[in-house]
Amino acid sequence: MAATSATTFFIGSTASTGSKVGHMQSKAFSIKLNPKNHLRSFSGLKAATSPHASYKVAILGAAGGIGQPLALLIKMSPLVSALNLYDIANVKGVAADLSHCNTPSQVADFTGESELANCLKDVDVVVIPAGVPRKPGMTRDDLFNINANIVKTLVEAVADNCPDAFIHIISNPVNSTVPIAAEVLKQKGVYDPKKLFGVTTLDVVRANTFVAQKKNLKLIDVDVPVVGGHAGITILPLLSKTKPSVPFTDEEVEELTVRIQNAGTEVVEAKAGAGSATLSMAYAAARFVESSLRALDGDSDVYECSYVQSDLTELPFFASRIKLGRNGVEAVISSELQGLTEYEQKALEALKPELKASIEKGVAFVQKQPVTA
Ligand SMILES: NC(=O)c1ccc[n+]([C@@H]2O[C@H](COP(=O)([O-])OP(=O)(O)OC[C@H]3O[C@@H](n4cnc5c(N)ncnc54)[C@H](O)[C@@H]3O)[C@@H](O)[C@H]2O)c1
Ligand SMILES: O=C(O)C[C@H](O)C(=O)O
Repeated sequence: MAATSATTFFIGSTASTGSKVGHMQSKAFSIKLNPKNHLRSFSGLKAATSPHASYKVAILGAAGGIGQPLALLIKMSPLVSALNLYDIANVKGVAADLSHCNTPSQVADFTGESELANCLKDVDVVVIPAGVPRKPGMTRDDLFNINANIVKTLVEAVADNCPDAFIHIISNPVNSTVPIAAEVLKQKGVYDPKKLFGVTTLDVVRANTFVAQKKNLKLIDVDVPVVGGHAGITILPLLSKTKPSVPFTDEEVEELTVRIQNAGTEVVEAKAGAGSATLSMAYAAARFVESSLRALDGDSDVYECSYVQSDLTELPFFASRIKLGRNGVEAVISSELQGLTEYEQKALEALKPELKASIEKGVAFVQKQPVTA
């Protein structure tokens, strides 16, 4: 399993890191981060001078509520040499703004379908937050009619232009959009299940935050696996597998599980019609991008939870902890589904019918409207 030891990373330009890169003029300081639990984009000046720091990332839907802060966080990654921003809305201003940050990557903007192929050329990681967000009273599945087609069209372009890239799907309903993407890639003859990911990192980020608050734990140490899918009861935090090991009362399990499952709705309601989670989502997505880049860069100790093709259960797609490597999913970790509590086991069985229906809905959508050759 993953090493849990903390590692020291440096923020800021400092003589003690030996870095000559003048990213920030602030006084140097160091922090302890557990690389499994935290985004470290802000911290890798050492890596910025590495000869491997040359990955190309594309964001499709880059002018949106998630796209913009996500682009900023990725712009700060020392592992990225090129950041391509695509949207049907005006993304030129976002790119011009970001391009003034004195971090290594070159930012380029692409607008309209005619520029999508250029945006995707030679890209290593494609992140897709394109689509509409929820308003109060809606479920994620209510977004299917609009977002299914957006994801289908964009993934067709990915299949045509960068079929070897890691594909990170953020657009909801993730439980269906990932099967849609898989079906498109299959029909295009380029499906590599190891490289298609539903981004469920926000569920883990939330679980870690809420558990640390509830149990008065040092946030940096907390790691809660979240399995299943990304909607309502399909989001299943495995509190019994929390690290560090900590006892929960039945009431705490119920309260935390429901809060983690409803956290997206909590934000949708607080935003009162102005969209869903964007900033925390950008943070979570940037963490998943950074983990993917570390894996591509040969780091052998990269673990995240993600919604991927899986044989852990009878369902073809399932979120669980995975090990990431140069070729994508190196292993789907099964151990955390063993020895579940009765509450977790019941919740696992209860989520399966909904997740199965969402998967089938996504697959049927593409089968009814086959991709263009
Ligand atoms: N996976 C998760 O945990 C998670 C978390 C939060 C939000 N989401 C989902 O992410 C999606 C985006 O949310 P947001 O708040 O950024 O929405 P938003 O409306 O602010 O931004 C979406 C962007 O997508 C663009 N877009 C629409 N169609 C496009 C197309 N065909 N090609 C390229 N760009 C296109 C829009 O122009 C817009 O800039 C929503 O579906 C939301 O439900 C997922
Ligand atoms: O809740 C939403 O609609 C957005 C996202 O899936 C979330 O979990 O915040």
